[in-house]
Amino acid sequence: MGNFPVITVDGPSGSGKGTICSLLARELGWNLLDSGALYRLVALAARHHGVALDDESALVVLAAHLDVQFEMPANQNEVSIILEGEEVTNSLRTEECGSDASVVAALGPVRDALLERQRAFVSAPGLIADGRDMGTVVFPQAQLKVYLTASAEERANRRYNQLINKGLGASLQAILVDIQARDARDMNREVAPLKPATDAISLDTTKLSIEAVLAAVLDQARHKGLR
Ligand SMILES: Nc1ncnc2c1ncn2[C@@H]1O[C@H](COP(=O)(O)OP(=O)(O)OP(=O)(O)O)[C@@H](O)[C@H]1O
Ligand SMILES: Nc1ccn([C@H]2C[C@H](O)[C@@H](COP(=O)(O)O)O2)c(=O)n1
Repeated sequence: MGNFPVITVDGPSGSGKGTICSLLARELGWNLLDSGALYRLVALAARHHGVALDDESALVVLAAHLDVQFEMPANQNEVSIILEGEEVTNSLRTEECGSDASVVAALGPVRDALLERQRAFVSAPGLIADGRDMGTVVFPQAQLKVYLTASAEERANRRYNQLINKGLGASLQAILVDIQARDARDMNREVAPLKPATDAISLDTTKLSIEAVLAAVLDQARHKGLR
């Protein structure tokens, strides 16, 4: 893992990991790993190549040879993701892609194929790692481990508002059902299930604002001498 510090942020879909990790990375000036994007990329590459989501050996080949670039276009503050030469930033964020990612992520050999790629993100001055198994499997030596939760209803509401604000149609009930199915798959799989590391700090964000969650995590970082 090198000698650079790592802060891991794990939790279920919609708990606020991506939001908090981006803010933390900006506040601390550290690098960011969105590990969910890697699983989403494998799922998208499978669709592009007509590979079934249960074809383990073909999925492992896709995961091991992902041809992806993360680019930061001038005058923009969001990373563009290019898969096999095609801009896929928006397709990656769909609910369908998230659900497919959760299916391929249950396969141990696919997870193994992505392990070193994730660890290679550690670089100066430090890394904020967003995912499901960052604190338990990928970075067990991380200096600070955070586990974010929120009720499924609150997470569904957040996702619903996010889609409506983007001008996209959405059904709150369908989102809640999808979130519950994703939780069950991510928490109950045999390999690297979603759970807090034994040394993680858990934060229930159901009734906390984004600012309050960020302040609580920064407080922990300060406590550990990371800022
Ligand atoms: N504490 C909070 N209070 C209210 N809204 C929040 C809070 N945290 C995040 N949100 C909003 O909830 C939505 C989902 O957040 P985010 O994408 O960060 O979740 P996530 O855990 O990364 O989900 P996923 O794992 O599916 O990518 C966003 O619209 C975000 O602005
Ligand atoms: N470290 C990770 C990150 C993600 N996954 C799987 C499980 C999620 O449902 C799916 C999409 O993740 P998201 O982009 O919504 O954070 O990918 C995982 O198993 N391990």
